[in-house]
Amino acid sequence: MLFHVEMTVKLPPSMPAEQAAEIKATEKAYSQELQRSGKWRHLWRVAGSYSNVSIFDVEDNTELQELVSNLPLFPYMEISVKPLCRHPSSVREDDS
Ligand SMILES: O=C(O)C[C@H]1C=CC(=O)O1
Repeated sequence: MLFHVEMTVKLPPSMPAEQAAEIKATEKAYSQELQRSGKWRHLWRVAGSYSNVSIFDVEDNTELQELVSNLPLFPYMEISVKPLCRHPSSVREDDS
């Protein structure tokens, strides 16, 4: 199942810079592992913001919840999820 996920990061201004850098580094490694596995299919920065638009390819809602809630930045993000299905006019056979 494909999901459109938008994440907006809101780190508390009081968080020490070293702690923020550590969480971001752990987040990067985890997200890259998921991208390589094919579960996190697309990751785009929304220009001018600390938000991303992502496409996840997972088994079901439960797997999406598990992956997203394990993100190190999860406690500091607003997240919205939209389920996707194939558009009948799409010319991309593999939905890439
Ligand atoms: O920067 C972000 O958008 C938040 C998050 C998503 C991937 C990652 O490395 O950090």
